[in-house]
Amino acid sequence: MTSPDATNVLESTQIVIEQALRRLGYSDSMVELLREPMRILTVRIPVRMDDGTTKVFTGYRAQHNDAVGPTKGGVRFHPDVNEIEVKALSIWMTLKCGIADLPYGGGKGGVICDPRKMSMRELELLSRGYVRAISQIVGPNKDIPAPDVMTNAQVMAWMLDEYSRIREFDSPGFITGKPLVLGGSRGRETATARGVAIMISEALRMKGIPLAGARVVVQGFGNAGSYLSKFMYDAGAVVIGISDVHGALYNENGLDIPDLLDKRDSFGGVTNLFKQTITNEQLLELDCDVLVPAAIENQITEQNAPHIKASVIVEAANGPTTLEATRILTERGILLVPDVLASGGGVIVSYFEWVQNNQGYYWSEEEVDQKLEAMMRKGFHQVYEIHQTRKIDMRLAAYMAGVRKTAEATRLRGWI
Ligand SMILES: NC(=O)C1=CN([C@@H]2O[C@H](COP(=O)(O)OP(=O)(O)OC[C@H]3O[C@@H](n4cnc5c(N)ncnc54)[C@H](O)[C@@H]3O)[C@@H](O)[C@H]2O)C=CC1
Ligand SMILES: O=C(O)CCC(=O)C(=O)O
Repeated sequence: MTSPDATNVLESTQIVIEQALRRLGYSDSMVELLREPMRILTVRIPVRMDDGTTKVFTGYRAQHNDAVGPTKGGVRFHPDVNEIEVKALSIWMTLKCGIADLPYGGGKGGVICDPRKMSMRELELLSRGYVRAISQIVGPNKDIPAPDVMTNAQVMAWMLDEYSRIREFDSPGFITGKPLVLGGSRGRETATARGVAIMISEALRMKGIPLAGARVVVQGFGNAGSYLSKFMYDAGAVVIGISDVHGALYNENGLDIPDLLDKRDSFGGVTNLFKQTITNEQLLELDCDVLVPAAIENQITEQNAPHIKASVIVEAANGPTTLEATRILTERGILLVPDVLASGGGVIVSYFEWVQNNQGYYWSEEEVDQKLEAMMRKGFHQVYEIHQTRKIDMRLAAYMAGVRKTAEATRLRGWI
């Protein structure tokens, strides 16, 4: 089945959620409840800009379902943020937490803004204003924010400080992805990429392709894409293409990833420094073994899916592939590791951060990485087995694995 608007990420998610719940034997009312977040707050945030004017920003916080526990998920600062996207992102967080068996439901936030055009002072005021606006519905045992597109540890630090002022107590478990000195976890900054790297190794194993020497293409060179490129480079894979919002770089013999990491700006931009570039569209169709979309939604569609040459696609980004493209890729025998499985490393280490904050005892990076690896591999095999035994695509298999915990908690609480 295809959605009326293939690029509407909420409608696409609702289609697969319904398919997953039906296969698990849940009722119409469970489908009706879980197809939308239980709560979404829209906020208006006035910020005194550097030029003396006041600009009013719009933001959102969506909480999908809290039957399992507090809701959890990142905050995105981006010009294209909208209510539909935030709702879908909160549902995906439920699925990620479900696959990893975390004691959370899904949440997500976003503010319509362009941090690339704002000063540090303006960004700080916006981050603080957003927390003031959502403070009634968030908290260490209610809903726990984290970084996402164009937000980082510094933004988390401002948000934590604002929350501590409002609540008059220091509560590091209010937010994750913080700087280490404010109670952050070792390994959180690289966690999403590390998780994706583990998924690549599992997927390549299924395809019988060695990681060393595998040709990898990564779309997006921000938190997820840049660290992933480095992990691939260090593992002996050949990263032949990378990209950012400005364009893409390609070298069939492999790009100098450490050099690109040195040159990239704080928003994951680097290709603007080079003359010889290709487009993002060309990048996605390069001849390679592994393709990793690590930027934004709706990049792989029914238009380009027939031309993709990768054997394995591992979705670091949320929602990079439409449903119709998923069908085409699956029919073509390409192994697709879907976002709600592949990008779970971030929220898994966020959970570790929250646990460490609650117990006041902090783990070594090796401990974090080992625990992350075990959980990611377990998630992969759980989803892969459902995919094989039920003969369904990897996305539907991941949704079945991911939604079960929330549906069961909802039923046992007697809500449905
Ligand atoms: N940061 C995290 O912990 C997690 C991130 N994700 C997902 O990974 C994706 C990337 O997130 P981050 O790396 O954190 O963001 P980021 O803001 O650090 O980097 C985004 C990258 O994508 C590029 N980009 C933006 N628009 C583009 C376009 N139209 N075409 C090509 N490239 C474009 C940017 O130039 C930048 O290199 C998002 O979908 C995000 O939701 C998923 C799980 C956790
Ligand atoms: O670390 C977290 O809590 C959430 C990360 C996130 O927003 C995501 O996985 O999309």
